[in-house]
Amino acid sequence: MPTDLCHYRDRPLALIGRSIARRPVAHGFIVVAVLGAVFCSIGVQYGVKRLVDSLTGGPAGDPWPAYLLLVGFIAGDNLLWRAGGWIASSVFVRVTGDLRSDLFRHLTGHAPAYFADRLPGALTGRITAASNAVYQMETMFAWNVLPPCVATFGAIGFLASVNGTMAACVAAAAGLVMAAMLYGSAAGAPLHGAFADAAAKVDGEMVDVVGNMQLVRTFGAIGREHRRFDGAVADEMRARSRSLRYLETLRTAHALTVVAGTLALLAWAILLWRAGRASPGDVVLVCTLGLAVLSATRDLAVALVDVAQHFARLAEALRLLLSPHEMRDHPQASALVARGARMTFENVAFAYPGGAQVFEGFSLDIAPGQRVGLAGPSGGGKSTLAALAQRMYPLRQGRILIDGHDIAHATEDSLRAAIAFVPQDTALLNRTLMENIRYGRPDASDEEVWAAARAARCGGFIERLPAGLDTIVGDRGVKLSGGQRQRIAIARAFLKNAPLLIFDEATSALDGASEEAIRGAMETLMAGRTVIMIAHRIATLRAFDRILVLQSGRLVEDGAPDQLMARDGLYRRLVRDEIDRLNEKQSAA
Ligand SMILES: Nc1ncnc2c1ncn2[C@@H]1O[C@H](COP(=O)(O)OP(=O)(O)OP(=O)(O)O)[C@@H](O)[C@H]1O
Repeated sequence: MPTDLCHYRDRPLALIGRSIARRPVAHGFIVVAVLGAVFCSIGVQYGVKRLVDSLTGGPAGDPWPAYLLLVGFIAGDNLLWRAGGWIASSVFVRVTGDLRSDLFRHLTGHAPAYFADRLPGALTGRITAASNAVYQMETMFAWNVLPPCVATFGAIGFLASVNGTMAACVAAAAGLVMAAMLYGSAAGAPLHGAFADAAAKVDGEMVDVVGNMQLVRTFGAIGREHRRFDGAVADEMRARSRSLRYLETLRTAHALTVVAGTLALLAWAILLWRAGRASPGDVVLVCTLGLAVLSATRDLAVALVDVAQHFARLAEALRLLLSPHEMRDHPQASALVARGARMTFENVAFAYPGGAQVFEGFSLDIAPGQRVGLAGPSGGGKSTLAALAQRMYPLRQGRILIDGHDIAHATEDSLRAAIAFVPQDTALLNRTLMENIRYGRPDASDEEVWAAARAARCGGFIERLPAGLDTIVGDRGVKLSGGQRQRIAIARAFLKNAPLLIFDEATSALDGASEEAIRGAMETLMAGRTVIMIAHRIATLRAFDRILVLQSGRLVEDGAPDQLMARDGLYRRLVRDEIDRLNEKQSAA
């Protein structure tokens, strides 16, 4: 069974088949129970005919065999449905759970570029929609599609015992009605698909706004957001109404066909009875079975139409979620064993997907244990360089090596283990502080977590929190200050103990006192490791071994801070600008 879900991107039915194949016995039981139950419920009509015939056959007729047959069918009809229901209540739920987990695993394997282009809410909403759609389709198939199909064949079989021609006519009519309904359901797929798209868009908009409530409020944009949302909801309502009106048209056409068919069948049975070619029981059977067949095609039509809608939702979700991973491990990938962590960029060319070229023929060598600061104007490529060093995006050309190992040929896990990254905007999960710090090394003991927290100067504020390390930090860490969040990120890096450290201006949110407090901790953390630090405040880089000044993706200066200060270059201008800004601030204060 392929583990790569991409195979199923345009094959929703195959994906459902895969889920069924994982639990064949339980699914088999459900089908058998449903088939048995439907057979019994048709059999009930036949039992009634036998009873009517034995009761109208005169006092000599023995009604008890017919009675027993009828009771047997009634018991089977009721109990087999429930047996199927019990099994389904666990197996269908598991199928849904498996699918959710599989889709989540696939989603989290995508590279950052994938997430940059899509709304998080729309993605998570699609996982829920896809697993619900599969659940609904399994349920509908078991209770609403399979039964009417079997009922139709069973009823036609019983009808054949009364009149072969009549059975053939009913079979032909039922076949035609079903074919027409199937065709109609398939033809409506684009309408249902449009509704699925519009519904997913509404989900995405909701999550985007709720996740950015502070921004929305700060800019007094609540009214604007309401109007934008109303627009998305109006689109969804229009698409849904179109889809439902189409379904109603199909159902109405079906209802008219059923009325005409029933009238004709009944009249035919009465004529046969008057001609002495059918018993009263036969007329009853024709009435009940004919109606059963025609209403079975109605149930089937309704179910098929619903299934078509769920199918459209599933297909739409799979198309979005199951695109191939952009950054999968190379087939010959091997574990990277970083020792001193020398980092080398060889003739690197890179552009963001759909974006302009950021690097072209870029080369750089960072010696093991060297502390390198990245400086330069905004948009120069500092964050991009840090992202490429972590293999967040594929290169257009060239190689990036750690200790001589091309990172494109390193296993993802070994690469992540070699690098500790402290981002500018510290991401925290809505879990406890303990869990957030331990993210750096899941097997760390409580004592090690505490040691890392103290080393990053987090001890003081954590001890003042009512629940200490067990405090839940809130969505993205909203319950902590920016500086506290950054110190947690540094604690994480302490715990990870990787040979290569990448900081994206980790101290930008710290006030002077906090920065001083943490400087010593960072010194300890950096000792003996290769460090790349993106710094917008150049003062942070004073004690670094080497400064790289990036401008428009080019390395315009490279050297020790003192050397660069001695030159009349961009670095010196940036330092002077910073000093001027600080002086202006101080005189304004
Ligand atoms: N996800 C992205 N998709 C497309 N283009 C991007 C993306 N991220 C950055 N860029 C572009 O790449 C170029 C380099 O950006 P980068 O963020 O690396 O600069 P930077 O030097 O870190 O800037 P800053 O100092 O403002 O953080 C910029 O032109 C930017 O617009």
